[in-house]
Amino acid sequence: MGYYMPVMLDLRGQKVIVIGGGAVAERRVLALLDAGAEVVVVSPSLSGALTALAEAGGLSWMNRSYAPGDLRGAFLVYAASSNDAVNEEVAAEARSLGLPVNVASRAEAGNFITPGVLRRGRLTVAVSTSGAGPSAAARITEQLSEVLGEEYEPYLDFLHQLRTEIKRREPSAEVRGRLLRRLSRLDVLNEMRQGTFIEWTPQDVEAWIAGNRGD
Ligand SMILES: C[C@@]1(CC(=O)O)c2cc3[nH]c(cc4nc(cc5[nH]c(cc(n2)[C@H]1CCC(=O)O)[C@@](C)(CC(=O)O)[C@@H]5CCC(=O)O)C(CC(=O)O)=C4CCC(=O)O)c(CCC(=O)O)c3CC(=O)O
Ligand SMILES: NC(=O)C1=CN([C@@H]2O[C@H](COP(=O)(O)OP(=O)(O)OC[C@H]3O[C@@H](n4cnc5c(N)ncnc54)[C@H](O)[C@@H]3O)[C@@H](O)[C@H]2O)C=CC1
Repeated sequence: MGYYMPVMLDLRGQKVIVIGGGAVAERRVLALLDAGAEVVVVSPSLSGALTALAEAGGLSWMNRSYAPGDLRGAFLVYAASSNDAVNEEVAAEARSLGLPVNVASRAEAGNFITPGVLRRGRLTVAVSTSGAGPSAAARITEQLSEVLGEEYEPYLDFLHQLRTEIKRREPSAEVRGRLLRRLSRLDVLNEMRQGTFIEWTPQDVEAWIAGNRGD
């Protein structure tokens, strides 16, 4: 039954249309803005947080009900109104335009669903039950947040920094591969968790690369 394909989308600068302006739309919009999307909300009413965002210019608000044609130019579509028939119409228009669409009232009417999300800097964990139990997805996400602590954020920044440096300096694919494998075995995550990690200087990075190039 696990037929959904997980993907990580780069939405920076992409137009995303959200139909509806209630509690569910608000969750979608906040996540979309975090992802750098250009958000357009079509709805005759907006939640408090969405009203504040519209006033501050953080999103475009079309203050009316959905009408056919609203989806033109979108990269992604969310049908999150409280009117199930309208959500189905939105899904039909999206499909006719070949656009991916999420339907809050009936997952099967759309072709992607929204997972529970946990972020630790560069780490993103998405949890889906394939629509079987949204509350269970929320609970599992919560449990994972206890296991995957705040230390993952600096840890991944550290890995990113070293990996970038290794790729910049090492012309040999074989040596790069060896260094990157050794990098993943360092005990840095534990040190960060225990607060004993000492920031590497550029000299430390250089010395580690020099000392680990050989087999
Ligand atoms: C298909 C999907 C929609 C999509 O893709 O948009 C979907 C669909 C539906 N949810 C419904 C109800 C609830 N959803 C939640 C909560 C969340 N729902 C989320 C995702 C998804 N929900 C997608 C599948 C995810 C997966 O694969 O598991 C989370 C994880 C992410 C998010 O929404 O941000 C978020 C947790 C946020 C957090 O972390 O807090 C709660 C609990 C609560 O609000 O506390 C309830 C009430 C209790 C209950 O009913 O279980 C209903 C019935 C509506 C009705 O008829 O009234 C439908 C419709 C249907 O079942 O088709
Ligand atoms: N995916 C999920 O996690 C969940 C999904 N749902 C589903 O999502 C739907 C929306 O839930 P909430 O946001 O809590 O409802 P809500 O009542 O807070 O908001 C509904 C919004 O839809 C707008 N709307 C109504 N008719 C419209 C139209 N013709 N065109 C454009 N906008 C229109 C309203 O103005 C309002 O802003 C629910 O009806 C339910 O089917 C509900 C709970 C969780």
